[in-house]
Amino acid sequence: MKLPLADAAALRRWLRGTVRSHRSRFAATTLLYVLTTAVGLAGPQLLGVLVESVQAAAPVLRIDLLAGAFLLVLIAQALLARAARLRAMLLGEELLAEAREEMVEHALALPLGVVESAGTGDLLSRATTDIDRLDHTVRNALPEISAAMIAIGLTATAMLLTSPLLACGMLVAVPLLVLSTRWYYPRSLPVVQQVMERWSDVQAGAHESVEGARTISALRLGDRRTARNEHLLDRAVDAEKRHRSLLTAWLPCLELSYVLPVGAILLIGGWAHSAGAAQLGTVVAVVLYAQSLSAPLDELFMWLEELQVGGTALQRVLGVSQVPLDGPREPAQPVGERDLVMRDLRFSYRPGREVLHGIDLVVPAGQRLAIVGPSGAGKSTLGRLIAGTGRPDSGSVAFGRTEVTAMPTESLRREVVLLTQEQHVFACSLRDNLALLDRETGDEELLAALKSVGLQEWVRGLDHGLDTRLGAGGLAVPAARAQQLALARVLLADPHTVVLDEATSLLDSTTSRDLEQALATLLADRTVIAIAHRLHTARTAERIAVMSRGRIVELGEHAELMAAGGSYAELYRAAKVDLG
Ligand SMILES: Nc1ncnc2c1ncn2[C@@H]1O[C@H](COP(=O)(O)OP(=O)(O)OP(=O)(O)O)[C@@H](O)[C@H]1O
Repeated sequence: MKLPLADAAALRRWLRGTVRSHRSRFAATTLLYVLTTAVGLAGPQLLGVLVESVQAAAPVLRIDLLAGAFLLVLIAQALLARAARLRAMLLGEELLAEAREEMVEHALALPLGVVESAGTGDLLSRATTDIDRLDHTVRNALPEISAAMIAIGLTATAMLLTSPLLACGMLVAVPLLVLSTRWYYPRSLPVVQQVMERWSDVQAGAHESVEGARTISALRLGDRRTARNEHLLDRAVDAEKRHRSLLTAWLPCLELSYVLPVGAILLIGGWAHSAGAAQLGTVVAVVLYAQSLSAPLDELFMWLEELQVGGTALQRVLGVSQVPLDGPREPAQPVGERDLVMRDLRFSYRPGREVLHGIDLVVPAGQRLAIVGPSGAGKSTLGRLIAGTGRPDSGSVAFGRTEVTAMPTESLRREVVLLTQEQHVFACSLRDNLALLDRETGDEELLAALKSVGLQEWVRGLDHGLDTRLGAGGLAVPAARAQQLALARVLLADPHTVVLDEATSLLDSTTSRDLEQALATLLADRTVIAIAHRLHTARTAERIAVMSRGRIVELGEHAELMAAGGSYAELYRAAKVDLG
């Protein structure tokens, strides 16, 4: 599954909402552009009068005054243009920051299942490349297009007011402009979308290769990955070529449509002047207007082209916000009992392929439950549903009477935390890595949490203690240590229920055993769901649920299940044999 693109209606809604919420600033910016162009229009008029005055041998003072006025107009136009551009850029930056924040907020709230199936590369390229493209468009295209459109509108009006007859010369450009543009845009839009999608694939491929570098090297998959990345790159370049060939067919038509009117106006002007229907100054002014139109027209079309790229980038960025989030997330706190209650829980990753087939289970508050079972039985899936990182197809998971899927993220995080095998170490200080959720946590509390997970000695050995920078660019943290840090984070987050899914799997068995014993004490009054791959973890749990093929097939204490001689006893004996 790919992340969606926002459709045209969503794009319009976003634009309308944005303009509405910044109405006065949009109006002020537009006014400045209008003023800039209006002042600029006085230039050709003054020049026309100047030519006529020189022709009529007017006094030198008059000619000097006209030339001075012309200079003043140019200075005023430059100052106004600067102010307009500055305002447009500031407004653009603000809009961009809002779009970026909205996207990041939504991306962080996306259901994990969606991120997994879409691939993090796509999300990453939307958050980086597409935001960059949008940045470029907002920074440049919007101010340039606004300026160009206003300049074209006002120049055309001035031409009509100066001489409607001569202004008719502009019409020769219309058929060429309209026909070539109507040919170009419908063809280029899908190609532009394809170009961006393919570059996103290139980025995703590179990202995967870097992330999985160790696996690739261990399995000697380097050549295959390189071939795949080259294939992705070729596809992107092909799409780029298609786009460029469309552009090279369209651009000459544009260029021609700028020069044709100047020729036509000169022809009409020559005839009109000789017939006494137009003065020389009028012809000069209209020709200058026509010539001055070519720059904004060129800008307009070039930036409209850029706007296509920016528009598609915006569709990709806003598309992230179109993914439905898990559950209604209405404010609702767990009420009364905090027993974990699962009723007829069903779940499938793909339609028609159910992996949990109706789980019914009640875990009393404060109980330690171990879930065991063969690989693929659905243990991790169940853990994720309990933690609210997935939404069941039917049935429910609730704390007391409050559905997990109805809890807002903030309260859900206080209620239940899922700790999996893969733990991320952020590129920041050890202190910030621990106090992710609560920046007010004091050093003593942080050190106590580190001690609880067996990192007392480690932190003592760090040059800068809690201020040591970890992760990329700092101290490398091995995966097993990252698991210990993650456990310390959980202790600090202090949720009511903890789901541990292979949370100590990377530690050696002695450390893992010591840590689990320490955790058992620390989490004594918490509900703990421990998805156990090492059966010694299960043994100490108050209750054990044995899963097989998406169902709970046995439930009870260790001794009880051993006596029953069912699948648990079998797994346990097999594990003992394995361990010798
Ligand atoms: N992201 C996913 N997309 C599609 N199918 C998945 C996904 N994750 C798990 N599955 C499938 O769901 C079923 C249950 O997987 P799950 O990981 O919950 O089992 P498990 O008991 O935790 O296994 P293990 O002990 O190997 O982690 C398996 O058939 C697995 O292939």
